[in-house]
Amino acid sequence: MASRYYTVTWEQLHRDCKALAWRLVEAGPGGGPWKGIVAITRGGLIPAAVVARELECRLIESVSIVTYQDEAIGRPLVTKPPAAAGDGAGWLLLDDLVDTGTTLREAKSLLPAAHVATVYAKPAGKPLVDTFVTEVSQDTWILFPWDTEPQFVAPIARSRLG
Ligand SMILES: O=P(O)(O)OC[C@H]1O[C@H](OP(=O)(O)OP(=O)(O)O)[C@H](O)[C@@H]1O
Ligand SMILES: O=c1[nH]c(=O)c2nc[nH]c2[nH]1
Ligand SMILES: [Mg+2]
Repeated sequence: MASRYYTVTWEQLHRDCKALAWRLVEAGPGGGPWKGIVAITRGGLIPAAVVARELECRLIESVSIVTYQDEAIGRPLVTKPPAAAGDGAGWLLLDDLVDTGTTLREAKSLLPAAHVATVYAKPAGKPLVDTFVTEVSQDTWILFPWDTEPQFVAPIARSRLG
């Protein structure tokens, strides 16, 4: 169980994905455009949509890797390999975050030449990423907007009564 949570709103995610796009816009092969984006589903799908819009990239591929059940890590399972990105040269491999690096290690074994980008990064997985935006500590669990919804919270005075 994580010892703290970092809540990301839709607005913040959009802003952070655009910040990632700024870092990637001139980093394509030879300074030119990327051949395409490989999204690691599911978490990479929404970041890929935002980054693709900003980079005017119309070619989106996916690789599906299942590593977690809720907050519990398991063995990474590739449920769909990337079909059309070769060894990844000239492609962006994009995910929402890197934590332990288990998912990215699996993805990089399929696309060793891809440029790896994530929106968020934790220290253990950071060395696997070429470009990211925000680092959070290893004991922080990032709460994404698609996993959460606003709900009632008791007033502070009431919660003090136990
Ligand atoms: O660096 P790691 O320790 O591998 O953790 C990061 C991965 O974990 C999450 O995926 P998850 O397995 O939960 O699947 P999902 O994207 O379908 O939600 C997240 O989207 C990353 O892909
Ligand atoms: O929603 C998530 N938040 C995280 O911090 C995380 N780490 C691995 N997988 C994760 N999924
Ligand atoms: Mg994922």
